[in-house]
Amino acid sequence: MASTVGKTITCKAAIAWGAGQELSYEDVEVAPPKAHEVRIQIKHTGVCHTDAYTLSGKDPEGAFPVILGHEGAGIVESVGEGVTNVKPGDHVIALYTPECKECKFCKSGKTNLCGKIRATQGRGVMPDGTSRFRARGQDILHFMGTSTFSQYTVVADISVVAVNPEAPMDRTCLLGCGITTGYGAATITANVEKGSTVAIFGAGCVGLSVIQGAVANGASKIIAVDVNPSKEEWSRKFGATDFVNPSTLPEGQSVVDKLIELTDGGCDYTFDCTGNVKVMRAALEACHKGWGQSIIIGVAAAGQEISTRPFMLVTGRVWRGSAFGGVKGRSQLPGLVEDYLNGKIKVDELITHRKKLAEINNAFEVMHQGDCVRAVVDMS
Ligand SMILES: NC(=O)C1=CN([C@@H]2O[C@H](COP(=O)(O)OP(=O)(O)OC[C@H]3O[C@@H](n4cnc5c(N)ncnc54)[C@H](OP(=O)(O)O)[C@@H]3O)[C@@H](O)[C@H]2O)C=CC1
Ligand SMILES: N[C@@H](CCC(=O)N[C@@H](CSC=O)C(=O)NCC(=O)O)C(=O)O
Ligand SMILES: [Zn+2]
Ligand SMILES: [Zn+2]
Repeated sequence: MASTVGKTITCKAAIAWGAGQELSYEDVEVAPPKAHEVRIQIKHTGVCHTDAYTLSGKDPEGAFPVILGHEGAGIVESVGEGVTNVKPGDHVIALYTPECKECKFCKSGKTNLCGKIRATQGRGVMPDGTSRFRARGQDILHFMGTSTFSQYTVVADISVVAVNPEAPMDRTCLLGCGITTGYGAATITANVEKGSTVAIFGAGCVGLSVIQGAVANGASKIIAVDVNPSKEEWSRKFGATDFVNPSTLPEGQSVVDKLIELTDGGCDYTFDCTGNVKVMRAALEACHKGWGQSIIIGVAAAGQEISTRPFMLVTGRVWRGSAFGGVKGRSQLPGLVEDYLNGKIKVDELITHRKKLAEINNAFEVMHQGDCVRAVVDMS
């Protein structure tokens, strides 16, 4: 086959031309990578609720036309000048949380957020301020620095990590967001201590992965909270010891009351995996006085705000947040792939649906049905 290196590649992508519209399966031209950029042939991608959130128009950073997708695995096709961390042929996972290892954030030792390209990433362009995608004669924006809903994508070199080529990409793509986010939130952001009591609000891909992390860290009581009764079986399969459905509690008993009752005064750790600001408040208020920590993972729509009585914080509860589970992608994601291969992290079990790229709108539809945990899209 003729080499594509240095040439524009025309391939298929799912383009979001406007908020609230279906994605359009069509040709896109993908320019070669410039200096410190990497062109990846995406093999598989997950569809995350954050893609749906941006497509809905509720994301203040959302801009169109754009190629969404941020949960992807693929093979490096070519690299631009100065790229040393990956090479053509490497099996990689795209990182929407990059890691430059040089900026104030990366060097702080306090966060996995990286400041190097956040501004351009948020505007949907590459670090030089331009796009590598064109369709219908116009530039198409990038998304979260990854745009995995294209058969080929271009990312910054700090937004990609090589992983064990033995790992199946139709599964490890999910380590690009949902699973890593939940597992890392429990094991890194909160670093749940052995014997802790933990409540997880929202037992989707993220919440179930928080449960996995709580199990790995030796939590003694793991309470899943979800309005969908079918999530009880899911939660218990991943290691939850208890399940609470807020909509079936006796009249007069709130979910906060129930969790306080189950944990002798409140949870050591709670996690919001719903994106609902009312749930975030309940998660905070279900924490134990004096030390309980509540970690916000869910993404809330533009204009939404959280609130509680300041007294809740004065009396020692802590409100925190977690992006990509606090995981530093280039340093730590290859290890999580190994943990998956060694059976320490469940990935396959979270895949409920498989779709072709041309069927991606159906993947978005099923995502809103209660029986979908994750849909994986085959990009071939
Ligand atoms: N911070 C980060 O880095 C990341 C954040 N996210 C965000 O995390 C959130 C969770 O993602 P994901 O797991 O994929 O989402 P899912 O929709 O699969 O899971 C959420 C679960 O919460 C349930 N739920 C909805 N409302 C309530 C409620 N009031 N009380 C309890 N449970 C409720 C849903 O039930 P039902 O199905 O019936 O609606 C569903 O089972 C999203 O907001 C997503 O955008 C995702 C990845 C990374
Ligand atoms: N653009 C949104 C915020 C969206 C958001 O919070 N993204 C998460 C990842 S969600 C993945 O599925 C994140 O990592 N945030 C950190 C960041 O720097 O974006 C908005 O403006 O509200
Ligand atoms: Zn995501
Ligand atoms: Zn950095």
